[in-house]
Amino acid sequence: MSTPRGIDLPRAAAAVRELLIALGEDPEREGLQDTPDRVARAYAEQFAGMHQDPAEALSRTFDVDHDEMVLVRDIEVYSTCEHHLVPFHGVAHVGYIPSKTGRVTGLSKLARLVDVFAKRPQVQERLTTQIADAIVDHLDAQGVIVVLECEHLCMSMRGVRKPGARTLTSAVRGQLRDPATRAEAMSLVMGR
Ligand SMILES: Nc1nc2c(ncn2[C@@H]2O[C@H](COP(=O)(O)OP(=O)(O)OP(=O)(O)O)[C@@H](O)[C@H]2O)c(=O)[nH]1
Ligand SMILES: [Zn+2]
Repeated sequence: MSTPRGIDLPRAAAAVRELLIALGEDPEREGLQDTPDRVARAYAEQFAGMHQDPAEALSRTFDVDHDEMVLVRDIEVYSTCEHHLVPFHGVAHVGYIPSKTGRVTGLSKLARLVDVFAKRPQVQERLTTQIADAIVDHLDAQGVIVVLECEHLCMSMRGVRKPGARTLTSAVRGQLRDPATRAEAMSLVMGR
């Protein structure tokens, strides 16, 4: 098995074993023997974005001479709430107005960028902001709009127990901050 970048798998596995003991479980029973190693590998995947560079996700650009909005809607997002370490999931809508030179990135790279930031311990507000700022910084975009709609399992399966409640967050940058343009972009993003 390859060692994921920046993650100490044996230490993570030892911590999971300790957690099982603290919860009153027997980590030696048959069903749990491989669990610490398995959870460590699963966490390495879940938090892989901590060791990835957003600039890399956006490094490939194309000169297509297009300087109007490009929008990818309904990008599936799985992230982890940093307060409870349980998932929040939903969709991201990412739109941008390319730089004046009309250089665009590959569409899949916007989804890769979402993953770089989603696969970290997060709050939804920061995740939304980081995606928008990276597009401004690395694509020199003239405008950006990012909207996330997520359900937080820490609100559904425990605590306040409100399954189905969805949290909307947005981040708008550059030309899209103008109120009329912003309203138009928001209606496109929300599919109305
Ligand atoms: N703003 C924000 N809050 C979040 C996010 N994810 C989880 N939370 C909230 O973080 C808060 C943590 O509150 P605490 O009172 O410290 O924790 P708690 O006692 O487990 O709270 P409850 O979830 O209400 O039981 C909760 O209100 C969560 O709903 C997020 O992405 N953004
Ligand atoms: Zn939470």
